[in-house]
Amino acid sequence: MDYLRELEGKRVHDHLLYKKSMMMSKLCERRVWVPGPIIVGAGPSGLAVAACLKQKGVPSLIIERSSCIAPLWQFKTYDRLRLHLPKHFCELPFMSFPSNFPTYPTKQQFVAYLEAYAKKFDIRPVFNETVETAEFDDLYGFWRVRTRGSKAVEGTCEYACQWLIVATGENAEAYVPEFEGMRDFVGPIMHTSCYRSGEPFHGKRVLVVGCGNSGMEVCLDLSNYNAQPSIVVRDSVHVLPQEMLGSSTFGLSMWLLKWFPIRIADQFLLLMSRIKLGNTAQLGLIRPKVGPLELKSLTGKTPVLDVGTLAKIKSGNVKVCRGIKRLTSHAVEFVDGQVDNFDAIILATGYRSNAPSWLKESNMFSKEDGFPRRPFPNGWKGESGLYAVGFTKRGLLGSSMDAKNIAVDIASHWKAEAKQFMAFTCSPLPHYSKQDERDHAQMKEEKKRKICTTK
Ligand SMILES: Cc1cc2nc3c(=O)[nH]c(=O)nc-3n(C[C@H](O)[C@H](O)[C@H](O)COP(=O)(O)OP(=O)(O)OC[C@H]3O[C@@H](n4cnc5c(N)ncnc54)[C@H](O)[C@@H]3O)c2cc1C
Ligand SMILES: NC(=O)C1=CN([C@@H]2O[C@H](COP(=O)(O)OP(=O)(O)OC[C@H]3O[C@@H](n4cnc5c(N)ncnc54)[C@H](OP(=O)(O)O)[C@@H]3O)[C@@H](O)[C@H]2O)C=CC1
Ligand SMILES: O=C(O)C(=O)Cc1c[nH]c2ccccc12
Repeated sequence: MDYLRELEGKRVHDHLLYKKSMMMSKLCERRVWVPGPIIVGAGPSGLAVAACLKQKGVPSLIIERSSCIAPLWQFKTYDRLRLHLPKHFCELPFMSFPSNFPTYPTKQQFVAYLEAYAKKFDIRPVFNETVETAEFDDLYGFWRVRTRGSKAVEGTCEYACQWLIVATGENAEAYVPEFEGMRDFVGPIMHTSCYRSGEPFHGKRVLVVGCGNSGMEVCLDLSNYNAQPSIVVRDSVHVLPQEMLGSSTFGLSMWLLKWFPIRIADQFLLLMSRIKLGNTAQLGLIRPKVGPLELKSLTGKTPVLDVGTLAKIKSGNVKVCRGIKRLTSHAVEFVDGQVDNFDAIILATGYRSNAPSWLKESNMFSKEDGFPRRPFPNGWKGESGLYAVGFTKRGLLGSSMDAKNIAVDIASHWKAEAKQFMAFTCSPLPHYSKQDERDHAQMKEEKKRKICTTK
């Protein structure tokens, strides 16, 4: 923790220095000095880390661009969504799901759980503020986090803090690929984050692009609403049954990985899948050469856990297509030369991290994919008090692991720092008065004197 040692000398002056730099910049309308970490994002990861910190006596502040906690779950997911892993693999630290919840809770139940979680740990995020930039001020040794109000809250704000926790998630922005002729297509084109149910698509020919868990489930939903869905499988995909041998495939995988090498575990899963689902390649769903768990661990690509789509493909209710070549006004041409007419297109093409767009740092986070460069389980910690929670490609379980690690790490510095830190903290910072200006002048004099004596 070299940076902490470096800070010791500066800390006493931080408050004044911070004000000074603010006077110079005049960039923001409000300024707030936050004791403890700032957490960007109030999804499950942000809530988990705030709770873990609280348990260790460390206060924190969550900044969330939306108007509520877990907006991904509340606003950007389809109605029929349920957790696809059993609930005990999805619980956040220190709070189990209610025993009356089913094994695979609905999204409404999951949101209710998260709301109860925030209430239990008295987590009250700042809503409707989007973090536009966050950068470490080398000179003064703290993070500057600039936000812009969205909707209800107007204006800008600059927060300053010693620790910054990135909790903006793997799914921060919908990924919308470009296809030739996309503008010519006359029907609606929407991302799955805007899809709620198949109801408006009754009787319509709908092309679903992408065969991850979202694409597969949206096809099932469309079919249940008597639409005619087709799914684009441009490459290969592992489809596994959600349960096998009376247990969840995920639980069984975890157990297998404890006792066997990953390739043996994969062989077992593939054998059981073959028995339960048959040869998926015959349906156009060719399996990757690498097994599902090894692929997940190498690339983060989640296998599809089948909740009924495969039966719809077998019965011909869902059609499988190859990659898209181009779009025309009413049709799609595929790479194998097939051309079909469609009324609507749903892009189940996944998401991207948005960290590179606002985090002015490139050591910890890759500019290319917006994920921490260090592989799991070591991606949670960077330099200068920077942390990441929820970028493990291991779902909510991964978020909980990160959250616990971060809280232990920050708490180990917090006690030593807190007294000194709090003494010079005021939140929010007042606007600059005559006294501030006198402080500023005095500080400048002191600095000059110091420079003279060291010379
Ligand atoms: C449809 C779907 C189903 C899933 N189901 C499961 C499952 O069953 N089990 C499982 O383990 N995992 C599942 N996952 C994966 C993962 O666990 C979830 O995506 C989970 O929501 C991740 O939590 P998070 O807090 O890391 O990210 P998010 O829930 O995305 O939260 C990030 C928050 O950051 C905010 N934010 C982003 N940028 C900014 C900014 N610049 N300023 C301020 N705020 C910002 C966002 O508004 C958001 O609220 C699922 C994912 C999806 C998409
Ligand atoms: N019930 C649940 O709990 C659910 C969980 N989830 C989770 O949410 C996360 C996101 O899932 P999802 O939204 O499915 O996204 P994914 O990133 O998992 O899948 C995206 C899919 O889109 C395909 N794709 C991307 N670009 C193109 C293109 N240009 N042309 C054709 N296909 C393309 C990808 O193909 P390729 O593989 O070739 O790149 C892939 O099949 C995952 O972790 C998933 O497990 C999602 C839904 C339900
Ligand atoms: O990434 C996801 O979507 C998850 O839900 C968590 C997850 C981690 N490893 C897996 C292996 C199989 C299925 C889901 C997961």
